[in-house]
Amino acid sequence: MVVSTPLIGVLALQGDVREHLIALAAADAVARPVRRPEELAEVDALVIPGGESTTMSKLATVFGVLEPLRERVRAGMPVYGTCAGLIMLADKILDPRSGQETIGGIDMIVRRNAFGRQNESFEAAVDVTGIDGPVEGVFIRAPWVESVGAEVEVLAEHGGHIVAVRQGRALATSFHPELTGDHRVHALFTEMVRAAG
Ligand SMILES: NC(=O)CC[C@H](N)C(=O)O
Repeated sequence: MVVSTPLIGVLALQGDVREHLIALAAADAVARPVRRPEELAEVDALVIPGGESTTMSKLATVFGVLEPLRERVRAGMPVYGTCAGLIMLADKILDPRSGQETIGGIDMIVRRNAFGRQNESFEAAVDVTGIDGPVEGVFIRAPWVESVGAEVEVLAEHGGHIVAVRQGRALATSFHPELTGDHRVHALFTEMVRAAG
């Protein structure tokens, strides 16, 4: 059997793109930034970084990549969103800014900035289904998942709130594994991408 190395894009409109590129390379994927529809068409999977979901939503519209993103996710492209990226993958935001759009793909309702503002950022050990031993979760103005639909698997909770989920080929975390040097969540995603073939 030939095991090919998946090509994983990182949505590079805004946010901590570089850290994800490094984490993916460490998790044995080939990774590159994606901004335009032509670039999206070339990748097997996509990571949506942390940053600011309202800005990301605006830029996705400006770059003409929002609809193509929705189509690829609907068609089953593996996708992983961290923090603002989790918000972008939510079918519904509880407290959106006016005009804020998401890509959708995960049947969940999210609450932005749920864990508090920037100065209330924190780190916590989080047990994630499918990963041996706790992951150091970095939470920066992090959202939590308020509720999920029947198709969504909850992978982690913190303080009684859902912070990691998976629905089919879509994975999302409230926290930022790309900032810790621990690449196990990226390895989990890379495995999902390989399994999707
Ligand atoms: N670190 C982050 O990605 C913060 C997310 C930000 N609070 C938002 O609403 O998009």
